[in-house]
Amino acid sequence: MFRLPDDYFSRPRARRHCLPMKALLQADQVGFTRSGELVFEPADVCLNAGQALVISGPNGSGKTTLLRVLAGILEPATGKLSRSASLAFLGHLAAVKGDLSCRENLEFSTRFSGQPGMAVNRAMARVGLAGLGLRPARALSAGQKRRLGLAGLLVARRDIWLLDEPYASLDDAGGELVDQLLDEHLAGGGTAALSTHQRQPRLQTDPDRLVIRAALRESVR
Ligand SMILES: Nc1ncnc2c1ncn2[C@@H]1O[C@H](COP(=O)(O)OP(=O)(O)OP(=O)(O)O)[C@@H](O)[C@H]1O
Repeated sequence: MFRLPDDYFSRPRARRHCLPMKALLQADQVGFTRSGELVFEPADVCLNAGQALVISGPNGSGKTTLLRVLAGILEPATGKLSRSASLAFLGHLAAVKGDLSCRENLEFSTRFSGQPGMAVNRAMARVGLAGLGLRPARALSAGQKRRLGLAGLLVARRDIWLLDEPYASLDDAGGELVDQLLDEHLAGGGTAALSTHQRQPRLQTDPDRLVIRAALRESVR
């Protein structure tokens, strides 16, 4: 019979649901150093299917850095990271290639995905960019670039979404779109961690929360 781990109820809430057979991404006491100093206090993160984590904290506290560590872009200086599923990282500045058209950007994302997702035209319509397939990405507005980044999440299926400030530059409808996409992703067995300053996600399931505190000394920052 299934039994909760003995320390389950003494864990911080963000790790409560961290049941080893379900975790898609788990980080135990991960930290990152710059100039020999920890950027943020070592953090525990556990992402299970159907679960989201909201990372908050003041400017410069290390939210982006933590997300980049979780994505495997930066090497953690402390702790342990394990991942058992495919991952997409959507950075602060949407990683669109300006010289390619919107359609070409999405075709590029599809090509490098082991698991193709939504058709390009459908994804563009879903994020409110219908009819802009031939437009060079560099000509998009800031909000439209973010929407193109979101379309990238749809055309290439990944289980773990790491989203740095996904609401940035988006209007109210764009914010609702992010929430809807997150809800659908979680309902489909995916998981997500996101940082946000502005809008708090309004999801069908309450996300877990992690507050990041800077560990760098003022003089170093
Ligand atoms: N490439 C870099 N070289 C040196 N220091 C950096 C670099 N990138 C980030 N930092 C520093 O690391 C700290 C954490 O930065 P990070 O971008 O992770 O914070 P954040 O919480 O995401 O900030 P914000 O809320 O402003 O987006 C900051 O003090 C920042 O200046």
